[in-house]
Formats: sequence, C-alpha cells, structure tokens
Amino acid sequence: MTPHTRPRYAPDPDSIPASPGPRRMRFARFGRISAVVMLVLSVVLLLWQHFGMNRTIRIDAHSPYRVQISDDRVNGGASVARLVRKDGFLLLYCRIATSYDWPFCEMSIRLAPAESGIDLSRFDTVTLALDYDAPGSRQLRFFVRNFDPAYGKAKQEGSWKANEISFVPALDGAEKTIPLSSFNVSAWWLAEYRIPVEHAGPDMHRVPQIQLSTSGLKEAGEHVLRVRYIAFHGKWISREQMALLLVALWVGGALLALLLDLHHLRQRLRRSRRREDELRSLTKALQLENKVIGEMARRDPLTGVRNRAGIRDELLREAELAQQDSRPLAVLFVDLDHFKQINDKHGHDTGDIVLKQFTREVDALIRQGDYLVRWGGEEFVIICPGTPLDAAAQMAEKIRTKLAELSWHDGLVVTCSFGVTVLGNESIAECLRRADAALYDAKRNGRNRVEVRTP
Ligand SMILES: Nc1nc2c(ncn2[C@@H]2O[C@H](COP(=O)(O)OP(=O)(O)OP(=O)(O)O)[C@@H](O)[C@H]2O)c(=O)[nH]1
Repeated sequence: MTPHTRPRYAPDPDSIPASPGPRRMRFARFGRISAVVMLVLSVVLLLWQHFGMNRTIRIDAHSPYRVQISDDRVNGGASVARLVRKDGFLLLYCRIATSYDWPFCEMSIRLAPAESGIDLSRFDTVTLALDYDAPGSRQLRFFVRNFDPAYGKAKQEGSWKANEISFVPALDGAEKTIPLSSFNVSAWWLAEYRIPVEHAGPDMHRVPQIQLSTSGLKEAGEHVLRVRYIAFHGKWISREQMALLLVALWVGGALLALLLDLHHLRQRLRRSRRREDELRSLTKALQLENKVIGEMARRDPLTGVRNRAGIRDELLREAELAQQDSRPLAVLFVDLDHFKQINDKHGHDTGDIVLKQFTREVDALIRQGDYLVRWGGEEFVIICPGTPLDAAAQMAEKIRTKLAELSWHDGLVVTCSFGVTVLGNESIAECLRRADAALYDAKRNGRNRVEVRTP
C-alpha cells in the first residue's frame, strides 16, 4: 500500500465532515457577537431618537404661507380685523364690537392644499412665540384644521376638523410650547357637522390650515396679536415607531438565529446520517468479505468443491444425527487411478483439467443431500446421509462405471477406485479410516473397482 492509497473499505476522509464541535462553538460565538452588536445598535438608536432626529416646521412673517384674516362681520357683527406684516411680525389688529353675541377676529395660515395637507401626526409639540394685548380676558384659541374626505369637503374650510387648544399667551411674548396631544376637537364643530364618533377624535394627518382666534367672550376694544413665529416640533421617527422597529429588529434577529440553528442542526443530522450509511455499507462489505474469505477457506480453489476444513462441521453433525436417529451414513473414498502418469505424460495442466472434469461428473451423479469433498491430491470423499451400505456400494459402482466409460479430456482413459463403508457405533474418524482402507483394498486388488468394508 502506497502512502497515497487507502484501504478499500475505509471511508473517504473528504467525505467525513469536520467535527461539529468547533462549528457549534463558532456559531455560538457569532450569536453572542450579534447580540452585543444588536444591543449597542438599540442603545444608539434610542439615544439618537431621543436627542436627535428632530424635525421642525416654522411659520413666520417670512414663510411663503398665505395668511388671511376674518372677523364677525361675516355673521352680521361689527368687529374689524386688519393684518399687518412688520419687523418680521404678523400683526392682527382687531377692534371688537359687541353688537354681535360671539364677536371675533381670526388669523388663518394656509399651509397646503386641502387634498394634500401637511402630516403633523408625527409631531409632538407646537411652540407659539406671540404676545397678545387685550382689554379684558387674554384667552386665545389655536386651531389645527385637518381635512379628511370621510367627514369634510375640500372646498368648504368650515368642514375641516377643528383640533383646538385654548391658552393664555405669556405677557412678555415669551414662547409657549404646547403638546399636540393636548388638543381636542371643538364641540361646536362636532355638533355643527354631525360628526360620527369614529371621526370625533383629534386628527392631524392632513393639515391644510392653522388658525389663531380671539373668539370667546370678549371685551369690546382694541386687541393686538403679534405673532413672531409658530413652530411644530417632531421626530422623523416617533418613540413608538422606534420601539416597534427595535422589537422587529430583535424578533427578526431571534428568528434568523433560530433558522440558522435549525439549518445547522439539519446539516449535522444529514452528516451523521451519511456517516451512518457509510458505516453500515462498510460493515456490510466487511461481512460479505468475511463470508467470501470464510467460504474460500472451505472450498478447494481448483475444483470448487469443499475441502476437508469445509466439511468438518457438517460431517460431525451428520455423524451425530445418524447415530441419534439410527440412520445410515455412507462414506465413499474415491481415488483416480495412476493419476501421476497423467501428470507426467500430459502435464500438470491436463491433470488439473481432469480433476475438474471428475468433480463435475461426480457432482452430477450424486444426490442433492450428498457431499463431495476433495480430501487431498487426487483423493475425494463422498458423504451420503441416509444411505445404507449396499446402496452406497451400488452407487459407487454406478459412478465408477460412468467414469470409466466417460470421454475424458484429450481422449484420456481415466478410471477410479472406490472404498465404501458406513458409520457404525464408532467415531467418524474410525469410519473414514475404514473407508480409506477399503480404497487401499481396491487399489491393491487391481484398481478401477469398488471395495466394501462393514463396520
Ligand atoms: N494436476 C494435479 N495433480 C495433482 C494434484 N494434486 C495431486 N496431484 C498429483 O496426483 C498424483 C498422485 O500420485 P500418486 O499418489 O502416486 O497416485 P496415483 O498416480 O494416482 O496412483 P494410484 O493412486 O496408486 O493409482 C501426484 O503426482 C500428485 O502430484 C492437483 O491438484 N493437480
């Protein structure tokens, strides 16, 4: 065997996978690293969401939004509103007249067409930088109007949902920040437009307009509203969305880890099945080879009939059975006459051919339960279970005659001598010795004959 060859039944080392131990450890380490990365990523995203991701919409005198004013004259009142842009301020001058029951002045800022609006749903607060001079109550109302075709009409501003907050601006015009979650839908709007309950809550998905209004119980006189700016503050991603994103990330990661683990397990199962199959076929091949080797050891390689070792067990068993059941067991010794001369005259190969022809012929003449054994050289034994001495002698005679009359290889004339006996109350070895002695008688008495000895 050269160093580059391997035993026939040894499994191919390439087909044997590396031990799953290190793989599994690598996978566990990869899992730990991924968990740490996810943890760090989660913290970074949370901090970023908290301190960054800011988004602002600022509305002031310089913004391109259209600003309009209105007053109660539309309802038959006498209040007069006037809009002035000055020093970067939006100024609403309002003279309230109490001739009408609900006097008001209003500043409306158009942010976008009704159909598109501005989505303020992801904004958290609104900062109002304004001051308000009024003779009595300084209460102001701030409206964020939302359009939705489910309850309003695009061309009818009044039908846009009135998300409202009432507040008192700081005296010095300081900024006031109000959470958008504090807004409510105005009761008068709900009543006027008969809004069903499913649309009654605050909604800022599509805001075309915001409004500042003095409406409420107002004292007559000059009211001045100075707007520096209005700013909506929000996050590009809300805290809830971030939480959802992180949960999805972790669930996805866990699922991925599970799938990978499952995949690894399947691979390991496949590998171990393959190895099991290889081992099984290896065992099978070895068993077969053992059987073949065992069989070869029990057979004569030239003729293929059993040899002495090959008949040993059967012979002992047949002898035991015969003695137990008082059944006859015949033993015939057969020897080819002057075989040495065939070898000497025609060569060893011809001798081999004759031996093979002999076994073929005899095998065809004996019964199925009989055994033909090459005892050694040109000497054979036929074991015939259940055959009494006279039947064995007849059988030997029949075989002898057939062989003598046979047309042998190369026109040779081949005869055989027989020694016949049956097993008596003795060991099988003694029986064999007697058959051998009978054969010796046949040789001595002229060959090509059958001699019988009784036990
Ligand atoms: N060709 C061949 N010859 C064998 C084989 N086994 C034994 N022999 C030969 O068989 C011959 C047996 O010779 P002997 O024992 O003198 O017996 P014989 O010539 O048959 O004479 P008798 O038995 O007295 O008739 C020897 O020459 C052996 O070499 C074999 O497998 N092949």
